[in-house]
Amino acid sequence: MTGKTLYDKIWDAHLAHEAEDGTCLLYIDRHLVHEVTSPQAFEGLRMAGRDVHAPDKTIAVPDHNVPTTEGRDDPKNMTEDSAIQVAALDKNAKDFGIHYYPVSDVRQGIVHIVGPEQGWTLPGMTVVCGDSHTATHGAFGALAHGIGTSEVEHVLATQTLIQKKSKNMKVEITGKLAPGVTAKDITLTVIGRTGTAGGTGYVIEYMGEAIRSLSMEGRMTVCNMAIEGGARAGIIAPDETTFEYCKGRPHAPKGAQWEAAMAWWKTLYSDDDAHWDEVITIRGEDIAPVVTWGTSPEDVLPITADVPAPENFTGGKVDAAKRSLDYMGLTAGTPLSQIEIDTVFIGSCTNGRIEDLRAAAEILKGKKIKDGLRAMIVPGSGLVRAQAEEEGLADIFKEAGFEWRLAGCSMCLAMNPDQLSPGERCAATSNRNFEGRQGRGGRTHLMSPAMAAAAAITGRLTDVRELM
Ligand SMILES: CC(C)[C@H](C(=O)O)[C@@H](O)C(=O)O
Ligand code: SF4
Repeated sequence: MTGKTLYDKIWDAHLAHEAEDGTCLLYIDRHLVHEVTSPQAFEGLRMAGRDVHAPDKTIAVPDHNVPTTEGRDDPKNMTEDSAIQVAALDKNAKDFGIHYYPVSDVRQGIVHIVGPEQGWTLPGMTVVCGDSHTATHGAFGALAHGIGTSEVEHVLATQTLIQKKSKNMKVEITGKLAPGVTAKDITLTVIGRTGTAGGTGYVIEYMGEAIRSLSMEGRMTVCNMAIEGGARAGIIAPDETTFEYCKGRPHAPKGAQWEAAMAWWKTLYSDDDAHWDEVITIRGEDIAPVVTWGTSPEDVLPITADVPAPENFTGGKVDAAKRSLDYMGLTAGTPLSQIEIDTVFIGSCTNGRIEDLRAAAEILKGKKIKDGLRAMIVPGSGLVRAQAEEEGLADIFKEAGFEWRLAGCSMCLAMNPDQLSPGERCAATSNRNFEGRQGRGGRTHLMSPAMAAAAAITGRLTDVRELM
């Protein structure tokens, strides 16, 4: 018998039923909920006269629609649609008795940052959320799936999810990262290699020395973007770094329960003789600080490269590249490091954690952002914000000329007041550069927090290594 992958192990431990056609019912340990994909699901429960099956395993927080400026609990500061969604979550959380972090709570923030921070996300769990970036939680060695609204209703009602087993892909990042290269560069480089469809049908396990050396924050950044590579989930085996992060979190097990949990968590790794359907290996030393130039996360190149020419691609990608360059207002052959920007956004569930803010502060310390630039730092949670203030990072940002905001999804997507205007160009630490993602006509270049900080200083896409 061959061994099992980490994905196989968690899958087997949660399998409640398997039908003849391979359709399975998985038990769900944690259900995270935000205001965008839950209103209809709760409405469905109401209409059917059902309760939430496991309210103690269901955690809700508003994040996508909330403004990130003071006075945001006043519905007048939101669009009507946003105010309706946030009010619905307030009411649903109360009516159904689930855990809730309203905007007035210091623990409020982006759902994928709040879950781990509060110890809701733990190794070996199945975690779902009506949000594609649920993949983030895989960093803990949890099986974390983004689901749709009808599935949200199904999980609320039954605490199970209907799934088919995915295939296993191993992405190994060997060796060490060079200075200036971060988790964001790893995850973008992987997508550059596999393409946005390369992970389709797979759960990706990230491994190798370079992954092992990452903090939990970095591992979350890597797994967060598994979905942008098309994968059903991303996962990293838990180790001492994971256990250390989890220990003492408000909802992590304590005492004898901690010991019992550790006994299971220590079995959570892929066996040496496990079967992999696909293996990708990248040398950590070969990864450079990267930026995206187009309108797909796979449109990624080292900052030292030039804007590519459509003719350099093949098949459908030729037209896609033409369209991307047109939308992005770029000309083939321009050095990426000469592209001027109008805005810098540091935040999101990809890069809105304390380590991300520390990395940005390291570059910004004692410096000023380029005149006329709009720049904002949006911590991923109220607790990240408080920690950054305590560490003096907020002062560095404010002195440099950044706006220091309240927690939320903010300029990662145009569902709240933080948006780009048509034609505005942004250095962003988020995960999607689709057309209109940050506002109609807005142009997004994805990169790491250190790279975004460097761009803020020079006013153009910049190789962070020049400022180190
Ligand atoms: C609004 C939500 C459903 C969406 C997602 O699923 O990812 C959002 O978080 C995003 O990043 O585009
Ligand atoms: S920060 Fe961006 S990617 Fe993350 S959940 Fe919010 S909108 Fe989605």
